Amino acid sequence: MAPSASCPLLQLPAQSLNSKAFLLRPNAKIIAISKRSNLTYFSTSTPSKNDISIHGASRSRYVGVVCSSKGKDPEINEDGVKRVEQLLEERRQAELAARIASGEFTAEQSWLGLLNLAKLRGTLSKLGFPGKFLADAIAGVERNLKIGEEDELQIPQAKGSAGFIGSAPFFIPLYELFLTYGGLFRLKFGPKSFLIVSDPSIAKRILRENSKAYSKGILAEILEFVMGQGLIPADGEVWRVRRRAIVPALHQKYVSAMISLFAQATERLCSKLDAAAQDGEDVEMESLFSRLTLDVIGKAVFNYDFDSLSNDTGIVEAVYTALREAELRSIAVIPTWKIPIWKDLSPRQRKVNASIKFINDTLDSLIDICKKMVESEELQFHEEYMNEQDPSILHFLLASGDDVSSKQLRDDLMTLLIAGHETSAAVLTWTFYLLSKEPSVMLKLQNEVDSVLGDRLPTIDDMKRLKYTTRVINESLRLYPQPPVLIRRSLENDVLGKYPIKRGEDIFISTWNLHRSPEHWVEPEKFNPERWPIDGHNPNEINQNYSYLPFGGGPRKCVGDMFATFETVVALAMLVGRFNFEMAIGAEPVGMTTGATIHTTEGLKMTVTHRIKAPVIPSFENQILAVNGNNTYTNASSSSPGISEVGQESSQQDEVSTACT
Ligand code: HEM
Repeated sequence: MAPSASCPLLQLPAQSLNSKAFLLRPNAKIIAISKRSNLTYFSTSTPSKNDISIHGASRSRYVGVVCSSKGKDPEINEDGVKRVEQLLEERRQAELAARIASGEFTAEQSWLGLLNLAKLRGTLSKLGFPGKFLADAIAGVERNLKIGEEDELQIPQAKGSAGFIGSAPFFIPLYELFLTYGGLFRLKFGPKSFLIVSDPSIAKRILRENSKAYSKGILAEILEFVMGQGLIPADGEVWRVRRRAIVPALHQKYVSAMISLFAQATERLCSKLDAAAQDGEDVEMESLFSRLTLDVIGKAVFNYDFDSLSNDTGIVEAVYTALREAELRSIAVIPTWKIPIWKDLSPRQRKVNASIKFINDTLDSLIDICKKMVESEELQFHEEYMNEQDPSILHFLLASGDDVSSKQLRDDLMTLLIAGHETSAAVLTWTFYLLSKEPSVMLKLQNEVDSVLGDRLPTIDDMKRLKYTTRVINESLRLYPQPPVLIRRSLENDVLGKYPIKRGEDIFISTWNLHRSPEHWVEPEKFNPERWPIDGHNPNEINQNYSYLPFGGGPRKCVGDMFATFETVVALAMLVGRFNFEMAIGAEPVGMTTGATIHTTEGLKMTVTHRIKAPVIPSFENQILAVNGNNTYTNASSSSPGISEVGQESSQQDEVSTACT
């Protein structure tokens, strides 16, 4: 998901950040530090275009303009200094627009209330601000003017500070504040404010009971460049129509067929780990999980084999560039990518644009190939339709006669790709981290895998037998929810708990806080899969009354919940069945950082050894029917049980109907 790709630090006013580290080339010297703007400009005698780099939106959230002072560069020309000035001016404009949009100027309501916004727009326009900036900036002012009235005083209020944004990921201080201020509080950063929700009944109100009164807010703004009007950022009618088209594609037969795909992809990873174990080399598991889940989702969504475990160029690089950009934008202080000229000048933006174009072209050709396949089929479309050669979601959508523009279809595919990639990778990463700290849980898990699977590959029937494995995933998702915060904006006035709130509030529902609340969990910090009864229902937001919502809830609940649960269960079972995993000796302590999901700061370096038992040589016979020219898989488990029997209390049917009412 990305967050759902999402970090609420977006649009915090620049002045609330502290600047203390910059990427500085040798010999560069500081010519100006603007405390007000928190921008630091480093000097150059004769800069070249290659020497200029803007470091905004970095993980460490520092902003700086760096120019080299090394002698003459072959690329330097007479216009060099002029270009620097132009860039700095653009920068200044962007910064000011962002500060206006962030509501910085709403702090002094007394004078701002007197402002004529139309006049302000006219004046700024004369000063050369582009129209799009103005629209955003004025909208920001308007939004902030509407907030901050009498109801605001009633909601407990916390004040953010530079220290608050220090080095810990943002959801950690939010947890501390939750323990102090309770399940609903307002977090103020200067004039900007956010409502932080950590109370299950309020989360339920927003996500389910009154979901129509809330939109995706800033999340939609961040993700627009890569997901367009895809399901995650879309709101209103577009979302309703696309959800109705996409949910049926993830039917029971499809998800069952995916088990073989999960196993095949995990087997490729096992081969890599075999080699590492043999050579005694440590492995960085986070990036391997990212590749595993990219391979899975490419095949599952549009029948494309990224083969990213062995291939790192071309389309794989383009996808990673787009993903990284989405994450960088989600934590950006200043939206530099909104500056029209910046798109053409900044090497990063040029690379992003080229990558998006490359991905779009690839998707277009995959859509074409699939269309031809569908046209040549003797099609009998029905509810559980699935093409054996190409069971992908794209094939289902085209076969269903879905009347959709190719741009919308691309947005949908891209959204599914991103939503289903980083989330599952993060779940696997943190599960292995947690297991490395609890050897007794690992032992119990391996015992279950040995007795259920032995040396064979998992099938759909095993999903209901791998009970403890599923509980390990459930518990990992409790401690490390992906994403740790869900973002919404109120579209109308509402009442949350006992507090009235106004239209236009930016809201963060902290799943991290909900999942670790001392009010709802015994020993909330403990990794304890046993807290979930082994023969009980699979825990979800409904049976846990919104104190546990790993896949969200209400009409916008994740469409890939079962897919993801089975994917992670299959990968976990196969890996721990074959290997032992320990933290690598001398590895950095594992820290957290946020993008769309929770990442490690330095990767997850582990030592992998073969378990002392005969190595598993899996046989795909009878499980993967055909690997034809397209390398596609189907599941032979024709007598699969209903997925709902697997203990997954499916809420998808429920969500489809809720979503479409
Ligand atoms: C363990 C892996 C996953 C986790 C933890 C996860 C989590 C979530 C969460 C929490 C949401 C709700 C976001 C919100 O309310 O703002 C969501 C939405 C979504 N997820 Fe997942 N997800 C996972 C895997 C997947 C996969 C594999 C797919 C696709 C095959 C997928 C597709 C989506 C889509 C399309 C949405 C948006 C639904 C809508 O707004 O109608 N997710 N996911």
